[in-house]
Amino acid sequence: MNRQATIRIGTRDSELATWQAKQVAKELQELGHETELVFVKSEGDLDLTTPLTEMGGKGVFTKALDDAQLNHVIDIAVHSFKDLPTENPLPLKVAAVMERADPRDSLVAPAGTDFLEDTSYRATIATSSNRRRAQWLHRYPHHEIVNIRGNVNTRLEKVHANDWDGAIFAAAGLQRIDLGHHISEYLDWMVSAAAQGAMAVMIRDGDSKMENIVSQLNHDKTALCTAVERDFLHDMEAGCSAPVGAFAVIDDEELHFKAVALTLDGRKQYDFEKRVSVGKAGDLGHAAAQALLRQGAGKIIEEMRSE
Ligand SMILES: NCc1[nH]cc(CCC(=O)O)c1CC(=O)O
Repeated sequence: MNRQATIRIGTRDSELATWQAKQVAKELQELGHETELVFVKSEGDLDLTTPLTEMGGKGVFTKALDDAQLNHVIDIAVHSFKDLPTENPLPLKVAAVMERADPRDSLVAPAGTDFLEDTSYRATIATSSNRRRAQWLHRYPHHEIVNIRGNVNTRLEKVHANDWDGAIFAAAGLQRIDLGHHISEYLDWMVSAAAQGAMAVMIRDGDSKMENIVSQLNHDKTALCTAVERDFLHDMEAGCSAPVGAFAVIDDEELHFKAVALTLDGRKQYDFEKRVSVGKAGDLGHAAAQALLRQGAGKIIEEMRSE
């Protein structure tokens, strides 16, 4: 019998990205395939001084992997789904969304979280995400936000080396690489980024062989929830750097969707929340964006563009 060609899995080389790619490799191996990891460096990993919001935003973490895939250096690519732009002009597509891990944001506060109760204390919190900045300032207007760049490990080192009061991380990112014990508090009140905690596996358009294989890894509920979240993000014309959050979860046969859009300073917040039966959830992301845009949330996007 013909030996199947080894599936070359492209990934960024951070510890988190490597963990995620190994997880996909493991599931492919369980289906009987041989796999090989190919490490590709991204602009977003190499330049750690420019704030992400100034790096042209879209695709700073994905471009190098896209190129490797288009050039047939790799067969499939594993991405954190939240890092993928909602519009993709390239002949590449998501063939599987893996089951979501913990979707929450979390606070790492090396000296503890007592300061959160003290309304006269001007705490300093590190994050380079406008979504996290705006939601934090909405809740703690007397705090100051500072930028922090780097992969999860680098940011964790920085928060221990600086005298900031805390830094915000995706819980899944810390947990996946066994750093979950650094989490001081889960930020259940914060609406996470569209597709946070989910991984996407990309194939080349028309590669039906990879599509047949990879689509077996798709987790239907995660795929539906992240599709609703990304429809919302897309229709807000917001991009990954906008102060916009979106989170959907299915329990029983209902999909529960929450979305927020804020001004950068967190003063104004637009909210959307709705439960619908799973069968009727297809349009919910679009409907939520329409509702918030009708309330005037489009001003936020204008503000982003002029920054
Ligand atoms: N923005 C970078 C990024 N992309 C995905 C994750 C974590 C894993 C995930 O959310 O799926 C992170 C780190 C973070 O936000 O703290």
